[in-house]
Amino acid sequence: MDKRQLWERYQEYLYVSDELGLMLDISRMNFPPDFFDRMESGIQKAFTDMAALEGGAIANPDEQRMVGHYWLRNPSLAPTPAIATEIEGTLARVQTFAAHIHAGKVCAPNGRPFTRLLVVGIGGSALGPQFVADSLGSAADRLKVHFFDNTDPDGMDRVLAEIGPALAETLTLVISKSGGTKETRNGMLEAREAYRKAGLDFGKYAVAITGAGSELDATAVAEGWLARFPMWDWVGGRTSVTSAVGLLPAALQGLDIDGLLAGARLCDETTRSPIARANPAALLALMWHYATDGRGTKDMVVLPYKDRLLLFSRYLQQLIMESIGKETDLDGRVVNQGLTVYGNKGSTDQHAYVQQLREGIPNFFATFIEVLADREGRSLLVEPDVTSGDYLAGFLQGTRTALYDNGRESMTITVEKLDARAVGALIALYERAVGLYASLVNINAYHQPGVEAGKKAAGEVLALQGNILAALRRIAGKAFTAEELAAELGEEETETVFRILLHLAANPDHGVEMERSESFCTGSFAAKG
Ligand SMILES: O=P(O)(O)OC[C@H]1O[C@](O)(CO)[C@@H](O)[C@@H]1O
Repeated sequence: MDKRQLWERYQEYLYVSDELGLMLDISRMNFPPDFFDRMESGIQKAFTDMAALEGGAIANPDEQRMVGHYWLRNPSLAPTPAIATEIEGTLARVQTFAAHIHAGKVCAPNGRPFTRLLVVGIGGSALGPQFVADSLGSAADRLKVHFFDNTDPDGMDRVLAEIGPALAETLTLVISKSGGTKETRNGMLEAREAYRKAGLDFGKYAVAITGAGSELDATAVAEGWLARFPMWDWVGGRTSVTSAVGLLPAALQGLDIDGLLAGARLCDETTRSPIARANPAALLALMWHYATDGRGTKDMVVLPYKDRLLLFSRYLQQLIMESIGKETDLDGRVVNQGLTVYGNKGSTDQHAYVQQLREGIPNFFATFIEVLADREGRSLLVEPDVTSGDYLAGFLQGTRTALYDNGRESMTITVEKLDARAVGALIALYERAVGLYASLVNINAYHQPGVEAGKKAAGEVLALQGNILAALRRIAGKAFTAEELAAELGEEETETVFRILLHLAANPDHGVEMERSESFCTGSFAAKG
């Protein structure tokens, strides 16, 4: 296509919403002229499925659950008055609690106002809050936010070291829908221990967001935590950012949660349009289908040209890959669906992997995300009539063109400025695109059966570790190779035994030592006497 034709194609396919302050350009995706006609019945079915979902249908059949994240921004859509009341009541409590913390009405036991927030969670109970915190945070934040989002001891030590003596004015928010996720439980226990060591009573600093009656809920009740906020079974972890999961940390940080909800609500309204060409979520879903043959044959590279959107690709990775990556479809057929997402930020990536994107294996399509307003106020001229932001915008256009000229397709989402409304709109846009795409490819986007396999296997590894330690201690001082120990335990998984032993010997916690032999794998292990 020559430049003139590209300009015409750009004008023909540019989606613009003044209300949302958002544009979507799909002109650099090479779908054929009859593409929308061919996909019309599929996307109409997806709209029908989405309307049923929003109306309270059991849209997650495996878990027999409703899928209600859209009600969170518009409770009047909730299928029962009780649900609407729960949503409204929780939002009011989030706002009041944050106001009390900011005003010092709820303060640290030393009488000082809370100045920091430690959020403990993982997956959907961390990624949304992290994305919102990083995209909207500033030096003016009411509380400085930290995260434990893993069970990595060193990672937690680093965060605690950063907090330092300010732990005495740190509110800790433990988020887990199920209330039984081990990484989060461990984070909570590590945080509790840090408070104990500092002579502080954890319960007076702790808040839980979890399902009623969960293990975490029971702990919070038993220990008299400061407050508890609900998570409902009709909100999925990866779509929970507009529930208390995302709103409470954001409100505590001092961010504009009304703006976030308003942006999401407006985007929901816009993306309910049954006209695909006028619906940016449908356009995204259709482009994903076009680019990947509806089978995930190409990766989605998300390239936001804005530092504040750095965590967006990480957030989208869970939202999209946990939703779309499924072994079977809704009819039980093995389909091994998926849509791989990765990305970082431009123009930084220009100096990292854009080389491969432009010249290497053409197994991806790109989504550029552009923010028109560079910063608050005016910018320095780094050259005559050129600002740093002009460079950022120039690099985006340059990379888009360089990719296209070499046969690499891309879409571009443009927002006018990056405020809470825009972040809310981006979240809602992708939530709906995922739902529509799942309908197009006939899968359940709202369960995650695959995650359970890894959790179960990890449980088995820890049980085996217990048996290994018991055996070593029974015969303290005697050294075993992994093979000998496996035979002693009647365990076929010698490799797992060996790897557990290696980890035990590398840490001082369990008193296990390794003696190396000529061949690394026949080294022997003993419990110190
Ligand atoms: O909020 P929870 O129950 O601790 O779960 C955390 C995450 O674990 C998963 O269940 C599986 O990874 C995610 O779907 C979820 O966001």
